[in-house]
Amino acid sequence: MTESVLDYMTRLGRAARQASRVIARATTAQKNRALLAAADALDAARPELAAANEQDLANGRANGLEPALLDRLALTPARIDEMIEGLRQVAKLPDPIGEIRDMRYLPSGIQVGKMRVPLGVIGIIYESRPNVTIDAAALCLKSGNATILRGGSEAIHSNRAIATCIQQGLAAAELPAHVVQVVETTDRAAVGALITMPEFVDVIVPRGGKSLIERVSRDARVPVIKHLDGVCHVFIDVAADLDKAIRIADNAKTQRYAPCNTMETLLVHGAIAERVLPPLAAIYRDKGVELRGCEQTRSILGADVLEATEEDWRTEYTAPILSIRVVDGLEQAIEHINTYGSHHTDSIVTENFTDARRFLNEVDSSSVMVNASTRFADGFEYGLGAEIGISTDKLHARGPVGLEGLTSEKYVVFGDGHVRT
Ligand SMILES: NC(=O)C1=CN([C@@H]2O[C@H](COP(=O)(O)OP(=O)(O)OC[C@H]3O[C@@H](n4cnc5c(N)ncnc54)[C@H](OP(=O)(O)O)[C@@H]3O)[C@@H](O)[C@H]2O)C=CC1
Ligand SMILES: N[C@@H](CCC(=O)OP(=O)(O)O)C(=O)O
Repeated sequence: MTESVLDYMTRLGRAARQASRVIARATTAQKNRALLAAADALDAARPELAAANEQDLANGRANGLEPALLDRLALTPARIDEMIEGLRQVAKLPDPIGEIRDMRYLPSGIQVGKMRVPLGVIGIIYESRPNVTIDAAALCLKSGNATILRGGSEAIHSNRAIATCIQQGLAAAELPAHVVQVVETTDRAAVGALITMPEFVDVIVPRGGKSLIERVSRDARVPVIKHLDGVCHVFIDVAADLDKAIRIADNAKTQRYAPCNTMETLLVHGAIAERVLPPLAAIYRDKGVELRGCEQTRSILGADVLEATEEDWRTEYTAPILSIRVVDGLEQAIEHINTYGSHHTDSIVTENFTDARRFLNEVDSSSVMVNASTRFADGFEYGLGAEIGISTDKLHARGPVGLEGLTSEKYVVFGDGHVRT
């Protein structure tokens, strides 16, 4: 790259701003045409996608990338199928843009309501998971936004190949190429530039771990919708149905280890711990999950359970490791979650309505659940069609963010020569 990273990002930002005006007024049919043509382009580019991905995987292996990260980086034929299907699904979703609601006449005679509009230009910074490039591009396009996508550096070749397909989709629908731009450099200075261009970027979505968030929180001059790490909990209450408790605690930890909605800490009511922990530990041990526990957990399960430290309670392992704490009741469980959790997703297992209601009211997380696995915290599972990710922020959008989370509303007013007196 001959120009500086700052000049490059400024060029992307300016182009995105211009393109955002075009995509904001594009018809639903035109946006759907772009999505469906991009799906066809992905289908036709399977060999190119596989070759680009192999380059990323080879670099990842050479750089000692962990197996779990290599797995997220891989574009298998099944994942390409999912990306294609994802584009077609988003094309089928209702277009939120332009919807006007709550029109009413006021005493002055004017008519006032709200109209749903795009946010404008959205910058997304995310992990080395190439399928996110398609999900993010599709949702931003359908919601009438221009987007600048900065995926993880390990996925750069795959992301470039995917970007080519998106460009073909945009061209087929006669939309500007700059509606979706993939950052072509892995230099982290590009992140610094993206988050400090309020004149070109309306909102930043950072999807990632602590290092990213610290940087964004420190430096951003653009509004941020944080999609942070998940230190998620399941609390097995004294009034839990044991069968449900075991199914939920097993699924929340072992269905997949890496996602942000996987349980990292299991809390168990002291009065039920001796009955529930041994059968659960047997399942975890069978699946190769390393257990770390408080003193009481270790006295029930044996000394091969490592001692959990203060650090464990705050840790998102994204790996087959689980910390377990026996608590003296609901109060202590809620206190633990609000102190050590990341306000992402937490679940209580109980048959007691009052305990369930207290948990829902008092746990300060983007999803709070009763008798369900934390793994359900997902836009598709919540019926949004798809998701950009899970917002751990409280303002604008909280929890899984789909099309509506990428829009805003403005007031519309109709008069007929009305003036204020
Ligand atoms: N809430 C949600 O919806 C989601 C949350 N996550 C969370 O993401 C984490 C896992 O992802 P992981 O792969 O570790 O993600 P990272 O946080 O390591 O990376 C994500 C992106 O941020 C960039 N980045 C990281 N640190 C910095 C920095 N200091 N300055 C500039 N850019 C930076 C990375 O760039 P580079 O390539 O240069 O490293 C990458 O593009 C977990 O904590 C998981 O819970 C994941 C998915 C969804
Ligand atoms: N909502 C998604 C998880 C999002 C997420 O954490 O993604 P990732 O960490 O990239 O696997 C799901 O439940 O599959």
